[in-house]
Amino acid sequence: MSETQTNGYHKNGDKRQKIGSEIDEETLNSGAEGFTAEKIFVNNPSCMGMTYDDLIVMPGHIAFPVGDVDISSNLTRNIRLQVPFVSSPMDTVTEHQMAITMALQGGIGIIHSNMTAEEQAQEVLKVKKFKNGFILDPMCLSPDTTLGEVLKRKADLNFSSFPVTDTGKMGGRLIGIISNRDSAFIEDPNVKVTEFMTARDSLVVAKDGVSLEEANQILKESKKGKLPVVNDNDELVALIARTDLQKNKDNPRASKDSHNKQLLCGAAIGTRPDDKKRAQLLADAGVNVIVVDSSQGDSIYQIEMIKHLKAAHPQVDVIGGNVVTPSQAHHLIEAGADGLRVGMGIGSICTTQEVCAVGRAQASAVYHVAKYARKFGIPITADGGIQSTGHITKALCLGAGCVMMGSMLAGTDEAPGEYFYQDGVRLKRYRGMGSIEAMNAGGEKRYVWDTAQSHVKVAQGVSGAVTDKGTLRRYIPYLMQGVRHGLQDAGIPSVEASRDRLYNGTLSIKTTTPLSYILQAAMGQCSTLPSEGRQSSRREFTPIQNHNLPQGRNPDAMSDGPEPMEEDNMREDIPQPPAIATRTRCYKLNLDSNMFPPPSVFLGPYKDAPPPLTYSTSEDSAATYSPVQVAINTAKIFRGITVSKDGTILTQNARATRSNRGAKNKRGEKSRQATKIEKAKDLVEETIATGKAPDSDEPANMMSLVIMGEYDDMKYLVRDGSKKLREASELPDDSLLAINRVRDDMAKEASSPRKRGSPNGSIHRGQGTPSKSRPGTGFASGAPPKLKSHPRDRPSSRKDDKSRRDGMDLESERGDWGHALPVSFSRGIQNIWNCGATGEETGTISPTQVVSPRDGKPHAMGVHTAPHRPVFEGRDNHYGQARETGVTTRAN
Ligand SMILES: NC(=O)C1=CN([C@@H]2O[C@H](COP(=O)(O)OP(=O)(O)OC[C@H]3O[C@@H](n4cnc5c(N)ncnc54)[C@H](O)[C@@H]3O)[C@@H](O)[C@H]2O)C=CC1
Ligand SMILES: O=c1[nH]c(=O)c2[nH+]cn([C@@H]3O[C@H](COP(=O)(O)O)[C@@H](O)[C@H]3O)c2[nH]1
Ligand SMILES: [K+]
Repeated sequence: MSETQTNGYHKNGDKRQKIGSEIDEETLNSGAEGFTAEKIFVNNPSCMGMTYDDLIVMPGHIAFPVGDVDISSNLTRNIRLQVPFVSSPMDTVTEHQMAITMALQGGIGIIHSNMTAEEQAQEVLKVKKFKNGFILDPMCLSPDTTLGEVLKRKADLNFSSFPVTDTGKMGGRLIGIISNRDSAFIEDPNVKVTEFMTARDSLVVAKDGVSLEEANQILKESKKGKLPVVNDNDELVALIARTDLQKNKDNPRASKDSHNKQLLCGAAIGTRPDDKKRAQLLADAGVNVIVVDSSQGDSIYQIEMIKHLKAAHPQVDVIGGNVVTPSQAHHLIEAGADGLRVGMGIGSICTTQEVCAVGRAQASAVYHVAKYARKFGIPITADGGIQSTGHITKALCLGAGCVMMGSMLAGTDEAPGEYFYQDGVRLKRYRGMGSIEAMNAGGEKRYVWDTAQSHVKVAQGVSGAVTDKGTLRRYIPYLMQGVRHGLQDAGIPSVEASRDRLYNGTLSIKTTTPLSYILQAAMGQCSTLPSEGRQSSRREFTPIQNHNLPQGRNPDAMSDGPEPMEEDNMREDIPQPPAIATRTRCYKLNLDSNMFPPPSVFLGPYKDAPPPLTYSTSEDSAATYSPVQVAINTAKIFRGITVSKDGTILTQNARATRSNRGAKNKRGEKSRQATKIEKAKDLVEETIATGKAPDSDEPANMMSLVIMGEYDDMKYLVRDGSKKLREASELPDDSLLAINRVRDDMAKEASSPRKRGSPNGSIHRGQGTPSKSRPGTGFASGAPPKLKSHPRDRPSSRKDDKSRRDGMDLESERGDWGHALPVSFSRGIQNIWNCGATGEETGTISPTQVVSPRDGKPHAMGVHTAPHRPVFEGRDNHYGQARETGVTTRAN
């Protein structure tokens, strides 16, 4: 001690240790640093199974930048992906478009098998044939299509141009192109396209074999929007869209075959004898990996199938599954599987654990199977139950090579199906492959095959909807970056390194939920309820009733909600799947990120600021425009901040206006809002006058404005604001969408969740709401309850309340807002900001359109193409799942 004393470590009688080069053993072993996986999963006296939410990874030492985190990992023995993400073989998740984009982003898609073998092989072929920037299956017209039919297709598909070929199909001889300009002045709907198309002799075309750069150059010089590619016989082989070019920069991460440079693609098959033929067609189409798809993979049928596949198609890797135990894994590895899929009954749409009482908590399943399979060099894919980037990180840290996702991806543009609206929320359908709906659509045979009581359908999944996430091209980079941050925080530079640390006991994990607290208590390690990372307590539940879901724009694409089981198909003793099951996702936007691309103008928001909105009045998707983005959210100005174009927060407007506030305050608020509206008006005027985006030389030939209002108090502002803007801009009415929610209705709705399911809820059309709108623009309300004064808004607490200062801390938004804000608020916004989502490589659709009440013409909404960093942070809400009780998921 005398040494410490002399060195000054001993002060006021307080004995202090000198810092050594290592943390002392005693502290290390106390649990203060968390626990090893071994301790949690193996020395597990309470025999408890762990879900992702039960665990949290302890931070490590960061010795590298986040960009250096290497997330590449193996899917199978032979396939390595730069990005360890796999899309589920489900009919609401993966068809060619999803598979193409997944592969371009460095992951892989597994084409579902709820279609004929031929169709599935075609889907694989589309992925294999994919050429960046080339639309290989454009919608074509035949010469005798009428104008009326063209307009209908345009409205349905939101394409602006169609090639005309002699056969009306791809591969036919090119005879012209229809664009918006061609049809603009024709009145008679019975006129044939040949009368008004731009005919072949005046078309600029490219020859088959043209490179993307060359095509780009031709488009630039010709100032055309579309470039048809023809072969020597003048037959159409591809179409190149100018608007797609920018999006189609080569992706260095893309998952490609090393031999032929084609994108990697997977496909699922079942275990029936027929599936051998299916596998043959898939192999012929060039599939790289076949997933043998069963909920319980350890069966003689699957073992036989794997053996067959390995013998018949040695060039194709085989993923067996699903399994959740080492002994199941053993059988499939022995049969020759190159990879395993792990997860049973934990998918968001699963009811397997309820219906069949068999399954396993996913973190436990991943840990145990990965650890066993590793001995044989077999990677595993953690399938199902991924709800956030955090779950991905956890899965990887627990030994998974890749993660497979369904619900996370089902709401993206690339997933099959059309968007539709419910309560103002833009949704896509998502359903379990074992749901009644999916079975009716083709999966039925899987369940009834070879069973004595083949008339009994036992659903093992449910259907519902997921909210719009926009395009994968932005979503995947966001997920990737989230995972990189997670690994960095844990001090792990790569997936491989995480593996080492998992097995050498240097990865620290801690349990987090009350149930796992029992486990810790049993281990004698924990004396108080843990509070770190309590994900479960952060969930909000968003009931969206399953029936009553409005139709998507393409009613044929999917059936109209789950069909009730026929009486004689029902067995009373089998629990029916819950009628309600859906999950929604809220985004917390990160205003700190430099998310606003230069031409955007942001006025107002705020906590959940929408990313730049872009509404184009340009009907020609080929027209060059630089969108100007203006969003005014009068409703939130009262708690708002003003964000400059580069994303810096300029002012914060902290004073609240509520009807219960003094009239003086209210007036002040109104004038502040009026100022913002004035500013917006100036911008509109400036843009219109100069034809340029504010502070930019970019041409800007469009503009529309979105005004959202949530409260009675703001009604006038919304109304007056929209009026002013309209006057200033002479915009047509339909370019102003006003959503005016009335507080009392919101309160009612929020207090009776069921009401949300009613399709016509309470829609309050603001001034300038299109009087006639297509499905998809009818925003309905679904909004926060009446506000009581939140501490944040009380002047006294203003100074020290951090959330008040930065105005955007979701986590601190509990209290009166707790339920309402993240869900309803961001819902409204999400609606709007995702409206502009448009087509993909294949030049497809923007499902949202407004028809002008004046001329009945569709008014397409464009999307800006300026790259910007992902700005959303996913948060899941999970509703209606019995396993939320935490009982059924905890079989270990
Ligand atoms: N991961 C999960 O937890 C779950 C996934 N699902 C998904 O639902 C879909 C259907 O899954 P399953 O019901 O497992 O389909 P499956 O086709 O593997 O099994 C259905 C029934 O048919 C039987 N069967 C299969 N091949 C057979 C053969 N050759 N001879 C005799 N009987 C045979 C099975 O034993 C089972 O009873 C899959 O897409 C699966 O991924 C369904 C439930 C849970
Ligand atoms: O119990 C189930 N009943 C079903 O009908 C069903 N359909 C799919 N799956 C599995 O769930 C996975 C996707 O799960 P997530 O939506 O959580 O990503 C998928 O990858 C599948 O493993 C089902 N499980
Ligand atoms: K979908």
